[in-house]
Amino acid sequence: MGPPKQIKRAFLGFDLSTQKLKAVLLNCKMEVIAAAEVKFDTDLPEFRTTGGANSGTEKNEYFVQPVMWVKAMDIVLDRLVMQQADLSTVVAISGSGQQHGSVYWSKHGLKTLQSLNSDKFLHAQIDDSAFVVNRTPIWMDATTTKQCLEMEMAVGGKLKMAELTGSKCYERFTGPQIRKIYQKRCHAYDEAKRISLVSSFISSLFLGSICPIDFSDGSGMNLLDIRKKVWSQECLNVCAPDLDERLGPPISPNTVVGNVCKFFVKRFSFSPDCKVVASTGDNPSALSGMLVNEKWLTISLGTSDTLMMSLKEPLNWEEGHVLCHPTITDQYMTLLCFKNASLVREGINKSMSGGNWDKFNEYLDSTPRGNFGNMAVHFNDMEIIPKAQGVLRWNKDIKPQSPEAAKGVTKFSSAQIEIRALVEGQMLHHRAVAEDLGYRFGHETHILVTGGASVNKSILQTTADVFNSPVYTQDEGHEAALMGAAYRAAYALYLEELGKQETPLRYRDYILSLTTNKLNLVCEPHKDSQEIYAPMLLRYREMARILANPNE
Ligand SMILES: Nc1ncnc2c1ncn2[C@@H]1O[C@H](COP(=O)(O)OP(=O)(O)O)[C@@H](O)[C@H]1O
Ligand SMILES: O=C(CO)[C@@H](O)[C@H](O)COP(=O)(O)O
Repeated sequence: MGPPKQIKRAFLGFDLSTQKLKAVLLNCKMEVIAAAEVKFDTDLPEFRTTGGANSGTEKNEYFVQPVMWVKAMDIVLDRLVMQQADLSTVVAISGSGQQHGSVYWSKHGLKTLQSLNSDKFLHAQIDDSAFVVNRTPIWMDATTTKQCLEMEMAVGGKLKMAELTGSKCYERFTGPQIRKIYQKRCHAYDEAKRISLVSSFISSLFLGSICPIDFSDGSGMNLLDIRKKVWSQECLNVCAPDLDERLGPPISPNTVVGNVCKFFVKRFSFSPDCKVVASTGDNPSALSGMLVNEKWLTISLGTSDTLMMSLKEPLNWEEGHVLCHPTITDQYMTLLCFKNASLVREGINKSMSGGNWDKFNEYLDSTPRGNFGNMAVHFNDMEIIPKAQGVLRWNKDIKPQSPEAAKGVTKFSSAQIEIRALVEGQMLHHRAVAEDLGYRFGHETHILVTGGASVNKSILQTTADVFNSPVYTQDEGHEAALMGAAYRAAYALYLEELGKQETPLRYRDYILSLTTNKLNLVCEPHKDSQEIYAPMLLRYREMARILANPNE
């Protein structure tokens, strides 16, 4: 077999998500010509991550060592080269990064980034000394409640914060995380010359200098005025001193930020003309990769489960997030993120079906919808919405207001029932939260699913039933966040090459002019879905309320 066929111009996308770094190379028809990934837990065991993260000594503390991401970049590029991918044909690169995580560059790190030696690995140069914080907080961290309250209070309350930045303060958002570092490790903050998000960190590596933060991922910081698309001075002031210098001005996600630096030209044969495009957050990137219009509800079943929709005007939500749209830059998107997702499914799969997804599915499929009245809520980690922790199981006999309700039952009678209770409980949770914020679901709703668990048809069938809506997947075989990164690279280059005279095609029209978005209808809801799940939604709400109010 000869080397993979390449049509001259290729586009390279990366997704630096929670558990892996993935890369995809597309030809000019947006067809995949090479792909590679590096799984942190197994490919980089020296960093001792579980599910891509390290847990700290503080309750709800999660971090990673940023050098792990640098090392993963060395390996993923080598893996592409080992597939004989011709990187000299790449004309544009962009990335997708897990949202909210932050990287704190030292003076030495900035200097190193600008003078990379192509004879050495990246991680041999951008090592621990490049960062002033070597246990860098990621999105799973929830240790900043104090900083959230301080920031909200200083701007005039939760609602004011939400109106300005698209979200009330959430523990994992970068602003409260930066404030915690400023308060607890003031030397590190003083020495941090620049602060990147995970997304802008990827583009910075390729640029060989700091790439600005794009305003779509920047909307996940509680620092950006989402209407004006500039940092809110009010939020910066209440977060940490001289923060604007460390962040640099935000840019459109469609920006070509420069050419790839010499290191990549010499070491991997990239063309010196190859463009680096701003990277964005993995959820905005997934929306970019889904190529559907605003009528679709999109769901990512990655480490976190997320629900996303495009939005013409920003909403004033008390919970959930409104972000600047990644591709239609005068519009917005909604985002709901659920933390107890794949890792909880994985845990139950391990304990109930020996870690075998086929067996997990066999068990799930062998139980009826509604699970004989057995339900479970699994918030192993502090959930984001509602803010609640614990596990609660109810059988059909438990009455919501009864003394048994808070305790529930300790376990169910079979692995089959446990598994259905978990998956139904997760989907009921997602639907209830979305409905409480005003979403409406039914046959007219179409759901497009991506992310690691989207290969699981039994989970998708439960999703279709609980949401009472048909569920589709894309034909790609690669996740939307990753594809979205390469698509955005292609679109930003198209805008740049078109120049200012002509009216450009919109992102979706442009990408669909190169490729088709083949969607597969995977599951339709059963006819009795509404009848079964409407009463379960009411019971679920009470279970979640109990977990959110443990002292009542
Ligand atoms: N067949 C499957 N059924 C259910 N879940 C799966 C299956 N295969 C993979 N997953 C889940 O996908 C998750 C990883 O999803 P992915 O989107 O790659 O994560 P991330 O982008 O957050 O790193 C894993 O935690 C795993 O539990
Ligand atoms: O915190 C959020 C979104 O607000 C998470 O969705 C992260 O962006 C991580 O994404 P995955 O690795 O689960 O895709």
